[in-house]
Amino acid sequence: MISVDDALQQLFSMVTPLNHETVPLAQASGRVLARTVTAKRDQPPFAASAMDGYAVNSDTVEPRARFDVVGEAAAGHRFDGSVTKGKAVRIFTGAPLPLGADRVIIQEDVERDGDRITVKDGLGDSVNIRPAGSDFRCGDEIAAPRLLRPSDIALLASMNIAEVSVFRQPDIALISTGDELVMPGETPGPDQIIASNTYGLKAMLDSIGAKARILPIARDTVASLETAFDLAKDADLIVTIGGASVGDHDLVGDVAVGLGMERAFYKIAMRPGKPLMAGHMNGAVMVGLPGNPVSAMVCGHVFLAPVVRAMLGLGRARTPRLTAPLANDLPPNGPREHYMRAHVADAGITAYERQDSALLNVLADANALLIRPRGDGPRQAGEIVEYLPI
Ligand SMILES: Nc1nc2c(c(=O)[nH]1)N[C@H]1C(S)=C(S)[C@@H](COP(=O)(O)OP(=O)(O)OC[C@H]3O[C@@H](n4cnc5c(N)ncnc54)[C@H](O)[C@@H]3O)O[C@H]1N2
Ligand code: MOO
Repeated sequence: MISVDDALQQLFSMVTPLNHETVPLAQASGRVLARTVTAKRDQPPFAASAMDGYAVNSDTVEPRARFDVVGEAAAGHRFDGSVTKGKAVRIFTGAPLPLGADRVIIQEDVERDGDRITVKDGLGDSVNIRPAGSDFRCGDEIAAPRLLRPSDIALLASMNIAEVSVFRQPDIALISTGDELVMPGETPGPDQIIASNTYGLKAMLDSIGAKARILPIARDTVASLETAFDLAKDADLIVTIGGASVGDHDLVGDVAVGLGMERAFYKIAMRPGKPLMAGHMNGAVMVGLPGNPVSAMVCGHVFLAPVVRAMLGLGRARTPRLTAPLANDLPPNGPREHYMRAHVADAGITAYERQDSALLNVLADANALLIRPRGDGPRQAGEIVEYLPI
């Protein structure tokens, strides 16, 4: 059995970043920028008022100083003249600063009487001006690759970028396999359960930028599995769930190999997730996940998510790990790297009592996968351990 790290490196070696495509800015959130973008203008393009008040020349500003109000500057409408000694221009937030002015006195700091203002005592020293280019300058760059967040979209819009080049989203086909499965909403027979893994994985993979599609459930027959693989043939990544172990009805590996899959590995030293398989399959990458619901989701976090990020041009890195002190003692670990369902809080990290890989309720309660290295000895409360936030 190969290690989790070896399996992940092998998966990384099977994928390359996908092609680029151009999308309108309004559809770019959550996508990965593929080409560096350059600002097309300064922001603000002119020195602008940061407050509602009066634009003046600071040489003449002192408590009780008086000014004649000679005009107005509003956002989108500059004052065409200039501000001279003893004169002020009524100004609003975002308006271009008039020539000759270098300070805005906020309206709370003046008394106004007709077209005259008098500066109150206790004036602060803020000039209330946003210099031209103080946010960004023409030519400033947003470097690719970058996962675009809502704040990036706002910045790009401000730079007058209407469309961006992004990495194509990986098309991922998710295939549940098993005679016992029906889709959520269907009526299960007495020996049947509801397919959950494809739904959990689609939610996970879509949330990190993939486009996952749930294919019809494949039954435990060669013909049904072949049909499912045929439906998946245009995908970048084909993910099967279940039928990966050693039982008489575990046909996924054999059928995939029969259809041209070149197996890179099968079985890894991981708990849960032991019967994981992967290989190239007719231009796509095929990953066969174990059927136990928690095993499939844990393999999603540990393998599928980093592979998707690599396809999106974000580099080949395992999911970042955090550390926390153990809240309780732990017994020694076995020969497989163990991803224990756990909960992190201020007091430290606590592994759940029940670690059966069928228990989705425990997984849903967990906010961490506590990582026990292969052959790790017993650990005491207070020792620092690694975990994956989930
Ligand atoms: N003799 C051995 N038996 C098993 C071994 C072993 O080494 N020797 N390994 C165990 C481990 S570890 C795992 S993990 C499972 C994996 O088995 P399969 O990948 O073949 O999965 P299935 O048998 O098809 O299903 C297992 C379990 O999960 C349920 N399942 C499957 N697909 C779904 C789905 N899409 N949604 C919800 N639940 C699903 C299925 O009904 C079974 O209960 O093998 C152990 N056995
Ligand atoms: O490896 Mo299995 O995935 O332990 O449940």
